[in-house]
Amino acid sequence: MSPPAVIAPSILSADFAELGKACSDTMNQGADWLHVDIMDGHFVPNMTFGAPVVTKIRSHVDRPTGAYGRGTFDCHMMIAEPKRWVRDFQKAGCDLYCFHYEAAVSSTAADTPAGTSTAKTSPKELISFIHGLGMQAGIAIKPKTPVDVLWDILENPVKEEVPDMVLVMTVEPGFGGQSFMASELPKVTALRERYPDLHIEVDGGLSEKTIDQAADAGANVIVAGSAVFGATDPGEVIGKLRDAVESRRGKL
Ligand SMILES: O=C(CO)[C@H](O)[C@H](O)COP(=O)(O)O
Ligand SMILES: [Fe+2]
Repeated sequence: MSPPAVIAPSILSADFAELGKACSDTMNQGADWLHVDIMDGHFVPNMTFGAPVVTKIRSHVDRPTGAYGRGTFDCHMMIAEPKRWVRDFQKAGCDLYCFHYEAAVSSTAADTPAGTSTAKTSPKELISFIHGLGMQAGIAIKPKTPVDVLWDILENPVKEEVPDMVLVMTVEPGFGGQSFMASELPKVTALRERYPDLHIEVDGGLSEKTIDQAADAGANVIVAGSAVFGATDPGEVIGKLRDAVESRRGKL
């Protein structure tokens, strides 16, 4: 059976002037995790915020009691130098550090803010580094990246180098409120067929209209920004998204 449904509202669509309250409100409305979009203006053509803001909003949500628990801060790192910021985000209270495959393989970032190394960042090394700091590790792929790049990373017998979650982007990363790309779902199906226990997250354009397709493909971690924060009853939307995923568990 696939892992339980996890609904992770993306605070990208929240009112940034009231971010702490938005985080606690969405948890009270039934969210499981908070999806925290970090954008640097390089990897994607948009900017959000960094570790100091995460430190501040972290205090508005109780820490999870275990891996993947309620209140997990799922940090989606849309940044060009994913290795550089691991320590800062761990200190800020990130629980799941999800970096982009594309950024890791093209990055020359060092593991310190001084950034003196020119060595390429291998995804396996980065996953191990994240685990070493006590966080869960996620790896994300953009729409143009084939899922095949992940097989070698997921097949690895070295447990600390294997990600806990794969994020399949269902929009081009950078902005909330875009249209869902159903063309990305075969990646989810292929991942679920090979890895029944893996956390598979989808992000971008998820709503009551698109959730059935994503759940049928096997996604269990559902990010929703505009659909939750734009709703008159966010709790009802969160419940419907969860029901759609839970009703398929065991059938996949
Ligand atoms: O990573 C993201 C954008 O790059 C966001 O998490 C995502 O777009 C959520 O917003 P929405 O549900 O409105 O599409
Ligand atoms: Fe995201």
